[in-house]
Amino acid sequence: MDERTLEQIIAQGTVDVVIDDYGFTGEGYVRLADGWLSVHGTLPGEKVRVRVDVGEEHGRRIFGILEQVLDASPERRDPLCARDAVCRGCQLRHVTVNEELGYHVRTVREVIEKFAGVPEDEQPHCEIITPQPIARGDAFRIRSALTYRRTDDTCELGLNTPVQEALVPMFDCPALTTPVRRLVATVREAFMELDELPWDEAMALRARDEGAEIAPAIRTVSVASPVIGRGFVDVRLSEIAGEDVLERAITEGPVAALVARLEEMLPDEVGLAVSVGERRAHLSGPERLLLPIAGLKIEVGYEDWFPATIAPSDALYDALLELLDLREDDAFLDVGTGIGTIAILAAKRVERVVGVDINRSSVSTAELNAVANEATNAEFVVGGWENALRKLTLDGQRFTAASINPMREPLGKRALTYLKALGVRRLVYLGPSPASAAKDIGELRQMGWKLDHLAAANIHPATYHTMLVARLTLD
Ligand SMILES: C[S@@+](CC[C@H](N)C(=O)[O-])C[C@H]1O[C@@H](n2cnc3c(N)ncnc32)[C@H](O)[C@@H]1O
Repeated sequence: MDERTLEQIIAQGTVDVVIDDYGFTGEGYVRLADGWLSVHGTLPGEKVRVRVDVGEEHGRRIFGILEQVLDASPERRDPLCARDAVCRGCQLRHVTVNEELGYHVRTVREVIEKFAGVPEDEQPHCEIITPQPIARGDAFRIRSALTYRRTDDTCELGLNTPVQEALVPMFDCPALTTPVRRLVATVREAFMELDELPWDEAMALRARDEGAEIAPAIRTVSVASPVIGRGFVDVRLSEIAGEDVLERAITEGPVAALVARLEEMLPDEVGLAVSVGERRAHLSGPERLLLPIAGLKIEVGYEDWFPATIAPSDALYDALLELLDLREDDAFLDVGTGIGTIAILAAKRVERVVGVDINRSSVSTAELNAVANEATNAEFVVGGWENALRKLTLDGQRFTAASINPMREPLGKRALTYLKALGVRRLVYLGPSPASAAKDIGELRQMGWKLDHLAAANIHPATYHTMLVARLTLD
């Protein structure tokens, strides 16, 4: 706690403060008399010098920029990254692994108290799920989306940061695995060799404001590669260049020159596509990417969600199976099945499985993956949470155990009500947004479900992202 007001702090320009605690995105913060000062890259208990005159303001919270650590926490470590101070893509790279794991456990415990209504002293023990062993400096990410920006005579590809104007280059990013770093480097080289650079989105917006004709412009380049020589490159165009932008981009002009160069440079087993919104032109290489997930043969298409890390996700799947404790006579429901990984893992242990997902393309992928992995007792249903679960209920289907793995939104009370009607009595919730997951868990508790196990999965090491894992049972 600092007795000064926001106004007094801002007037000083640079201030020395002692950090109170972590905020929601891994930043440190100090409580002020009438607001908060948040500072990325700081740890609780540290005395730091902070520039506040350049910071962003969000209501009564201001973000300052760390100038100097005056009194370091014993949990501070070398981030092993030259750009950590400006990038902020990894919010916890500067802390010890133990501190990082403690951060995730605290996040889970706090949201369960706040949103699920279970006081911390009444919660089950919260375990940590993480790849073993893990050390600071390990790289895990197998995919990255690079923002494209053009200047007069050159271009940048990298990550937007809150701290500096320039994009942070990713070809040597320590969070990315070697295969994906290599692919990023190849993409960058292809851009650098062009005689004429493609437009970026800012150029297209300027042309639109001036009433000029808009050329195809690149927004981002998405790159994924689980092993060297295999991967995806997806050049994503700005939607403001009109209906026919995809056709124009791949037949003429600088984007066409870029993809021609990429076709020459990319290894044979790297797929290349150009896309805009939901539309995509696949140009070369495979249309599906084989991922070594959970000991299965899992293939994904460009449209599918797939894990950004392998070893941490494998640790999560192992823990999930242990928590589910599946039996041969179980009927299992996989809610948010995506590419079908959990459904297929469960299918090998139970009588039958149904996977549910709103993404039609992922459900097709899940069906192919089930065949490739001989999961003949798994079937899949396309639909939103509520509709799909209602349909299964009306069909008279019955299950004994389930998993729920949504994106960042909660399922909500109406969808969750169907679980009981479907006969489910054992449930594991994997929540990539801890607060949303805790809201759903609060709803389930109101319906009589008991929270009997909690865990925090560290599936994006060195970042603030926590996967909340909870097991619930119904008598
Ligand atoms: C985190 S991914 C699931 C990952 C999958 N369980 C796995 O282990 O690979 C979340 C899934 O929820 C699906 N989803 C998002 N909103 C949905 C909704 N309203 N109804 C049904 N599925 C939805 C997405 O299509 C996505 O496949």
